[in-house]
Amino acid sequence: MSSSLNLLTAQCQPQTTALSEAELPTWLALVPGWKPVKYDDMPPAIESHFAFDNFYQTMAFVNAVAEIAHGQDHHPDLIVSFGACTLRYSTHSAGGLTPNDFICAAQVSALPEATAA
Ligand SMILES: C[C@H](O)[C@H](O)[C@H]1CNC2=NC(N)=NC(=O)C2=N1
Repeated sequence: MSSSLNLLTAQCQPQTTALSEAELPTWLALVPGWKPVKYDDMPPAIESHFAFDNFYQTMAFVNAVAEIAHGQDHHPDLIVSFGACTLRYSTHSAGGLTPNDFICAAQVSALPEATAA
C-alpha cells in the first residue's frame, strides 16, 4: 500500500488502524529525517527536529505546520524554542502510528519554510 501512496498529495483518513512493527521500516524509509520514538505521554510516534536562524523563521514554520494540521485534521505535538522546533506525530485514536502520521511528516518536510535555516 505504501508504495502506491503519494504522501505529498495524500489526504489523511479519519478511520485508520495502527501499523505493525513489521510495516514501520517501509514507511520510515519514505520520510528521511524522521525517527521512531516512544514517550510515556503519547502512543509510539515519529519525531523530527528543524533548526532556524531566529524566532520569526521558527514561527513561520510553525504556522505552515498548523495549516497542514488544519487541512489534514491531524495534529502534531510541538516543542517550539527560539531557533528550533521539534515535531512528533502519532495517531491518538489508533494508539500508534498510522499512514496519517507519515503523510503529515512528508508534507512538513516538503515545506519551503522547513529549509529556511
Ligand atoms: C475528530 C478529529 O478528527 C480527531 O480528534 C482527530 C484530530 N487530530 C488528530 N491528530 C492526531 N495526531 N491524532 C488523532 O487521532 C487525531 N484525531
